Formats: sequence, C-alpha cells, structure tokens
Amino acid sequence: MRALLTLLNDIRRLAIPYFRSEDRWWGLGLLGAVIALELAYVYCTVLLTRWNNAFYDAIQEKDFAAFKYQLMVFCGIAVASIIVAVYQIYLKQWLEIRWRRWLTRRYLEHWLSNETHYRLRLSGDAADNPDQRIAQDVNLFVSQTISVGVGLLGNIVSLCSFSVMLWSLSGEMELSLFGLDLHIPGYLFWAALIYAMVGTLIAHLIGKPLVRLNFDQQRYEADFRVDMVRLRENSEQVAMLGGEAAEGRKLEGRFARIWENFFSQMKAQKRLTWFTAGYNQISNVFPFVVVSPAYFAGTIQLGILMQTASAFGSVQGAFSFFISAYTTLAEWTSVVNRLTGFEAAMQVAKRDDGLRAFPHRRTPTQQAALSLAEMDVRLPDGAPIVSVDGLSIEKGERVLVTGPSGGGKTTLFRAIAGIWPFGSGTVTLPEGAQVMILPQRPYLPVGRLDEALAYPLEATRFERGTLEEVLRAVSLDHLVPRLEEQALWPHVLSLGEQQRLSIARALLEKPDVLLLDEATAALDEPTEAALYALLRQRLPQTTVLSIGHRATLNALHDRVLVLAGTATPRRLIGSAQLQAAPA
Ligand SMILES: Nc1ncnc2c1ncn2[C@@H]1O[C@H](COP(=O)(O)OP(=O)(O)OP(=O)(O)O)[C@@H](O)[C@H]1O
Repeated sequence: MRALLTLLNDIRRLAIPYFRSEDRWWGLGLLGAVIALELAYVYCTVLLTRWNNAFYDAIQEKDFAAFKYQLMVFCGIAVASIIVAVYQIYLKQWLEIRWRRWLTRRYLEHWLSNETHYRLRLSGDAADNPDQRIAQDVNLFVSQTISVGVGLLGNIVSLCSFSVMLWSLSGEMELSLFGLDLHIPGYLFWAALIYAMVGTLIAHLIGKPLVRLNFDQQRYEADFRVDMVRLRENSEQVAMLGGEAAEGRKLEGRFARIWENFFSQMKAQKRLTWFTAGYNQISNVFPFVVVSPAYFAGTIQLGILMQTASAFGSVQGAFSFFISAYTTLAEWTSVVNRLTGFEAAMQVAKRDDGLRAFPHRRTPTQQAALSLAEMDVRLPDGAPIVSVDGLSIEKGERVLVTGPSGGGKTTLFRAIAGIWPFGSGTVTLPEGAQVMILPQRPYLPVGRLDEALAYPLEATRFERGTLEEVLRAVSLDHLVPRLEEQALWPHVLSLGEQQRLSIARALLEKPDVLLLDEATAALDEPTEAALYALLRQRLPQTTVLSIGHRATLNALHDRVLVLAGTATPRRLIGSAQLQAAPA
C-alpha cells in the first residue's frame, strides 16, 4: 500500500508541472476533451447495454417491427461510438506529443545546465543511460500516464454506472441456492464485485515480479546499445588492435543479460497469462451462471438476462482493468521509477553541498589574469591529488605545467575551468573573463565543418572570410573548400589536423584564459612551435596555461610550473623553487 502511495506521489510530481507550465492551456484543453470523449464512450456502452434488453425482448417476442427499430437504434449508437473512438485517439496523441515535447525540453535543460551531464558521469551509476531516459522513458511515461489515467477514470465511471444498473436489476431476481430462496439486496453487484476483486488480487500477486524485470530489461537493452555505439565510434582503433573478438565477447556478455532477464520475464508473463487467459474465459460464462436461475425460473425475460450479462461483464471488465493492464502498469511503474531516479540524480549532481565546484570569484581588477588560492583538488572518492597554496598568473603570460603522468594536471585544469566539483579552493579571474580548455582529443560535433570550427558558437556568427582565414593560419588550407561539407569529422581528420582545428577555434573565440591540455601533442615540433608563435601573435592578451611533456615546450613559455612530490597530493610549484628545494 505504501509502495502504491509512493508511486502515485511520484506520478503526481512528474505529471503536474506540465499542467502548470506555459503550455497548460493546450494541455488542459486537450486533457479535458480526451476525458469528455472517454465519458461519452462509457455512455455509449451504457446505451448499448440497455439496448440489449429491448433487442433480445424483440427477438423473444418475434416482434419484427421492434427488431427493425432496434437495429436502427443500434446503428445510431454504433456511429456515435465510432466517432468518439476516432477523436479520442486523435486528441490523445495530440496531447501526448505536446506533453512529451515540453517534458523533453525540461529534461534536456536540466541535463545540459550546470554541467549536470558531466557531473552525472562523475557520480557513477546513479542514473544509467540518461539518453534512454530522455528519449524513451519520457515518451513511455507520457503515453502510459494518459492511457492509464484516462482508462482508470473511464473504468471508474463505467463501474459506477453499471453497478447502479446491476443493483437495480438484482431487485427483480431472487437467488435460490440448494433449494433455499435467498434475498440478498444487489446480489448481482456483489457477485461481480467479489469475482473481479479476487481476480485483481491474484493477478497482482502473480504479476508483481514483472515490475522489476521490465525495469532491468530496459536497462540491459540500453547498455547493449550503448556498447555498440561505442564500438562504432571507435571502430578504427578496434580494427587496428584486432579487438573484434574481445568486443564480441563483451557484447555477447551484454546480450546474455538481456537473454536471461527476458527468460525470467517470459516465465513471469506465462504465469500471469495462465491466470488471465483462464479468468477471461470464465468471465464469458460467469454472468450467465449467476443470472440463469432467475431466467429458468421464469422470473425474467431473455432481454433482462442479456442486459444483466452485459452489465455484469462491464462491471467485472472495469474491475479487471488492472488485470488486463497489468503489464502496462508494470512497465509504467518501471518508467516512473527510472524517471524519478534520474531527476533525483540530477538534483544531487546540481546540489552545492553534494558536489561543490571550485568557486570562481570574479574581480573587477585587471591585475592578475588568474589566481589560485588554497586549492585542494580531490578525486571523486575524496582522495587528495593536487594542492596549490597560491598562484598568480599575469595577463598574457604563458605558463607550462609539467609533472608525472597521472599526477593530476588535467584534473587541476578541470578545476580551474570550473567543471571539477571535488575539493576546495578559490579560482579568481577578472570580471567577465572567458576560460577555454582545449583537450588532447578535441570534440568535433557531427555535421558541417564550419560548425565544428566555430563550436560551441554558431558558425553564422562569423564571416566566411574569417573562418577561411583562421583555417589558413593553422595550415589547414586544404579544408577551406570543405567548410560546408557534412562528415564524421573525428573520423575523417587526423588527430594533428583536429588539434590544429581546435587552435583555430581559440583564434576565433579569443578567450581570456586558454588552457591547452596536451592540445598540440600530436604535432611535430616545428608545427607546434609555429602554433604557439601564432597564439602569441594573435592573442597577446590571452593568458595561456599548457600541459605538456616535451622539453621543447619550455622555450615556448615564460614560466614553468611543476607538480612535485612522489606522494599525493602533489604540490604545484615553480621550477625555480624546485631547483632550490627539490621535493
Ligand atoms: N573521473 C575520474 N574519476 C576517478 N579518477 C579520476 C578521474 N579523472 C582522473 N582520475 C584520476 O586522477 C589521476 C590524475 O589524472 P589526470 O588525468 O589529472 O592526470 P595527468 O597528470 O593529466 O596525467 P597525464 O599526464 O598522463 O595525462 C589519475 O590517477 C586518474 O586515474
């Protein structure tokens, strides 16, 4: 019971915001129309049940005129039902896509703001496959919430209408059991109620494991897909390393989980179907068994028998809505759980005390371009990795950061750029200063080359001449005619070309602080030197911090800082200090 209340509360939390959003009038209008049509549909069913009485009486009485008249009545009810059914589906889908668009935008905004997508990755497995949650779960949530919600309402209304009908029909019948004449008020209603409730309860107990199994299945499917996407993205490396067999084993392993879980799902589904199929068969005759004594005793006409059977079927059908919708409900529950888990993980990732980013203090002064104070950079598990007591770098200064591999240089850069949330300390920058970090392997979005060049700004912000000029400046003249071409650029360009393209990006964006994390490591030394000279010439006001291992880099910088020490955390100190007092 508590689980049900939690589920309902989660659904409310996920669903309500849309109906309070800027799109609420559309949402409420469509929802109102869908509900009205659902009620109209129930009303048509009530009319049809009543029609049974008149129609079968006409047959029993062999009254041909009444029979013909009832056929026309039937046509009227049938046409109305068809129109209602068509528009109900149409408007339901309309509501679905509007709601989904709103919810997808909301999740995308959350996911992309405050580097949440990155922090979620850092925080481990709290929310697996966010892409699946945004693409698939949002879709399922919306469609199932509408269909289950509206279905539930329709079934409650149907239950009430037919219960009243059954109750009044019960008054005309006496129940005789083992020769005893019993008078139980509304006995047909009670019979339907008990029959349906027992069925619902048993189905609930049998179908319970399906919730967990559906949840797991979605997750295993997504893991399998993600691994194949990764393989596709890295297919060249896999081919060069001859890693197909290893990849095959991994994918087989991933698929094995799908296979095993699917079998468990099949078994659980089979158990449930044994029950539901049997239950549905019995439902065909159960009402007749209950009502027939009165018919054979001559108390009621054929029309009443048929109307009662039909009303009985509707009451029991409304009750057993949960039985027939059990798998949908199970899937819906898993979707709701996944979305609530995703929301909670995003909240944690955003929360300041959970994952605190290094505060970026902005100062109006232009004295130091960048200063670090009492930086204590840590790993996600809390282990200290780099410490910087105090460091001040002047505007336009070029500083090289060196140190052992795995020493924490990249992590320090992440902290300076403001995306690394573990640790404490302050990064101070001039007011409005823009920081840009260029990694060793630049990110090139799939699409046109000019878009990849201007990323994350829009290519249209730059004149074509400007884009051509920066390409030429970094010796990528041969790419100038391909600026409008669409391609998988990370696969088409060599790593050195990609690195030159990202230097061209920096030339376009002119950041105040440029962090080069082995951003030229794939280039030959003369080209590397030429690019550093270019940066000095084109961006003289930009403060450049580089990470690099080559000795030739020393001459390209004004100062060298070293991550010193053998134990963690390593301290960042000037190389002069290092010579004076080796750590
Ligand atoms: N997201 C992460 N989760 C856990 N540990 C991490 C994460 N990122 C980095 N580390 C660990 O932090 C340590 C420092 O990594 P970092 O990439 O900062 O080193 P580096 O000095 O730049 O190394 P290299 O010179 O080899 O590029 C490594 O031991 C690495 O495993």
